[in-house]
Amino acid sequence: MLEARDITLFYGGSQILHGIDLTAKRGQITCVMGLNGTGKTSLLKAMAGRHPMQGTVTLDGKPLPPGAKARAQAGIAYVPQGREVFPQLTVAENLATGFACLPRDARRVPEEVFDLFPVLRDMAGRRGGDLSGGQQQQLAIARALVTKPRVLLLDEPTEGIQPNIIDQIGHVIRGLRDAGDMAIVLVEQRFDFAWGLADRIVALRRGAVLRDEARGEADRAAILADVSV
Ligand SMILES: Nc1ncnc2c1ncn2[C@@H]1O[C@H](COP(=O)(O)OP(=O)(O)OP(=O)(O)O)[C@@H](O)[C@H]1O
Repeated sequence: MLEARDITLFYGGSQILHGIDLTAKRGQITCVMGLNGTGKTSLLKAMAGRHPMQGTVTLDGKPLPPGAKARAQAGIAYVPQGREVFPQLTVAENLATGFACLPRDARRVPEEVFDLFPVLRDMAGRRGGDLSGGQQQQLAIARALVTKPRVLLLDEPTEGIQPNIIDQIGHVIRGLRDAGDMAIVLVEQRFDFAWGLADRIVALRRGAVLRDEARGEADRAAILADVSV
């Protein structure tokens, strides 16, 4: 279980996150929702060790060290908004960039990752920049999975992706949840996609938690109103 407590984050003099608490359980998808600019990406970056923060993040009760590499080594994987695929590197080389936090003898792509995204096996020698947006998103998720993480942080995986690939990505995320090995935190603007996947919903407003509810007990219309313009 990932537990973030009292997360506070500044960009220069601007306070963006105001004491956020978030719990993400293994075998569940915790969806973080909210209006543009409310701090969803900042929260993921704080938990991934990508930006200095105040507060604590623990995994199964153990405090996580600061810094992206240390968090990755501790089992936190992060799929950034916009995918950040290297366009000049091949698919195989892009996947290999995910190995940086692993010891040398563990640096291989698990077959299960290719089984989840067979298109990447077929396109291993193609450049990242030649892939469609949907294929790049699959590559970005696959790159995060090469470390066999215990927590997967996903930032808007459906952004700019065509509907049939969105369904595939939803299927993969659901499958990872059902496998039960990892806690998944999903930031998502596409309400129906998020609602369909979520076990728990955390709605943010102006960098603070407005709601934190199990999906089964949540009021869909009220949450939709809270997270829509
Ligand atoms: N590097 C940065 N420097 C200064 N301000 C930033 C930086 N990154 C984000 N911000 C500001 O912090 C606030 C929160 O941004 P953040 O990207 O975390 O929100 P978000 O909820 O993920 O938004 P979106 O849905 O548009 O991705 C916004 O006002 C944004 O303009």
